[in-house]
Amino acid sequence: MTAVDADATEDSESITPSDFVVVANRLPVDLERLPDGTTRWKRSPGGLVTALEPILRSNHGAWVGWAGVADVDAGVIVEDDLTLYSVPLSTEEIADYYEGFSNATLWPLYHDVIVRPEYRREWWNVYVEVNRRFAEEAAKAAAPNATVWIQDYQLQLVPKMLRMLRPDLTIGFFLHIPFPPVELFMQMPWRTEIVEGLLGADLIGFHLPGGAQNFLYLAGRLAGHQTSRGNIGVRSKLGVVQVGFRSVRVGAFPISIASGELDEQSRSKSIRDRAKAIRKELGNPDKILLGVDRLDYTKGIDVRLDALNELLVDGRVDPSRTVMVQLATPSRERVESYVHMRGEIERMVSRINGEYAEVGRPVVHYIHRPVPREELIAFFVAADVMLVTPLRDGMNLVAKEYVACRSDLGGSLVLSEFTGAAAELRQAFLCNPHDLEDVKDKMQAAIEQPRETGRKTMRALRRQVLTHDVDRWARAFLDALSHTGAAGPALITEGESGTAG
Ligand SMILES: O=P(O)(O)OC[C@H]1O[C@H](O[C@H]2O[C@H](CO)[C@@H](O)[C@H](O)[C@H]2O)[C@H](O)[C@@H](O)[C@@H]1O
Ligand SMILES: Nc1ccn([C@@H]2O[C@H](COP(=O)(O)OP(=O)(O)O)[C@@H](O)[C@H]2O)c(=O)n1
Repeated sequence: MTAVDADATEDSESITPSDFVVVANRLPVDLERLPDGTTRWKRSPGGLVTALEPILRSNHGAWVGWAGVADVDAGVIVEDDLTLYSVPLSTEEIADYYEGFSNATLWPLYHDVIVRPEYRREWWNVYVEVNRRFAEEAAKAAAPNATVWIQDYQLQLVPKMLRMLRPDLTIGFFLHIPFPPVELFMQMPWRTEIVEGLLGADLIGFHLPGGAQNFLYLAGRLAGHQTSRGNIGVRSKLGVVQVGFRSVRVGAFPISIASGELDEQSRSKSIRDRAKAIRKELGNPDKILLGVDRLDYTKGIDVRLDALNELLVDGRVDPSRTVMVQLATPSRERVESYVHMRGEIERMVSRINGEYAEVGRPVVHYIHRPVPREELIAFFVAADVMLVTPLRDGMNLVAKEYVACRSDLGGSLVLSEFTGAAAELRQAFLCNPHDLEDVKDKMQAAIEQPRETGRKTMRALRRQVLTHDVDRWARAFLDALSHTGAAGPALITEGESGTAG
């Protein structure tokens, strides 16, 4: 393990522990190794970081996570409003815990087995070991009686491990990806250990009531605990699992974005100008279709490319007046299924361009690199049709971001029914990504939507997104958490002034 710039990091023993700690696989920033051997920090990919970073900063909390590179100990980094505790991972641990058990076992299993999950004992053993390390680091970061909020599928054993180390803590857990149907979860060789790991928390949150309900059933069936009956609601009607003398609550808390902030940013002159420039750079087509995703097989990038290809073949879309832009952030590039999918997508892009592009005028523009935030917002403002077509997605923040950026009431959203976002954004062009004809019909309808109907629809979508922001999500979860077991401190969420405690 190499240590990072000693001046920037501190020894964990000398740091005051925090009343509010988030534990997630990734820190909100990734350490990047440059070709000359030096390192610099950059924003981490994914919606989890987008959602949580502002809340934690406004609470002056601590964040425990991995710095995103192998064999580097970044130590503890104290910033003005946030303390970062890095959990170093070796190359072998990244292969077995992150690429292996997290992203080649749990990720496909929890996303409806789109790709076949691999069950390997050596991956599981390292997952247990790394979860223990995260629990130990969280135990160091947390002040007496602190609230600790553990995030996501990579860390499902941490709640139980942390409770054993620190019974004084109030522990919450939130799963950012779907919790699978019971029959699929039952494939997991270590299913009981996972359910018991999660039950170390006081409150377990899911995006949707269905996932919460699946978990509640399994807590009874696999761990033999008494569970409540009745349907779980959205931010209401929590389920309860009786674990000895402890009551563990289970609920649905759909995540969101900092919609007010994004709305404001998207109205700025610089973004508007950039959006116009993007349209011009694309040749001022009649319609710009946009996809924005991590390059992940769950996102259905192939689905929308297939649909576009057939619409062009059928003559239902005019290639001289339509352009598609696909922004794809590189993701999990050493996992076999991701390597394979990237090849497939790049083949599809070339095929469409080979058939329908003119010199200097591609039909599909494909960018396989992270795009700066401001540029991304300008793309949202510029796009006429946003294509969100996952085969399965826990929430999909991109759909909400697009809506938040359309204060002009322009644009339309094609949204897969298999995203968490579809439960809230009912007025979008909802489609079944497994039904290509349906995707084509919805894409064409979105392209041809009359202006007035589009404005009405966008107004309704915006009402939902602007009134249900990430603050409301965090507040709902943390309020429910503070009413479980040992009450934690009052926590503030983004937008509220004052300090935590
Ligand atoms: O850390 P990576 O392996 O690079 O992956 C990035 C993140 O992807 C996943 O995001 C999920 O969380 C979003 C916010 O709740 C949600 O909208 C989306 O549907 C999920 O896929 C993953 O869950 C995170 O842990 C990763 O950091
Ligand atoms: N090229 C891209 C793609 C996504 N993103 C951001 O990454 C986040 C993706 O969140 P998400 O909930 O839709 O999906 P996951 O990647 O978390 O599965 C959003 O905040 C996007 O704006 C980005 O910054 N650049």
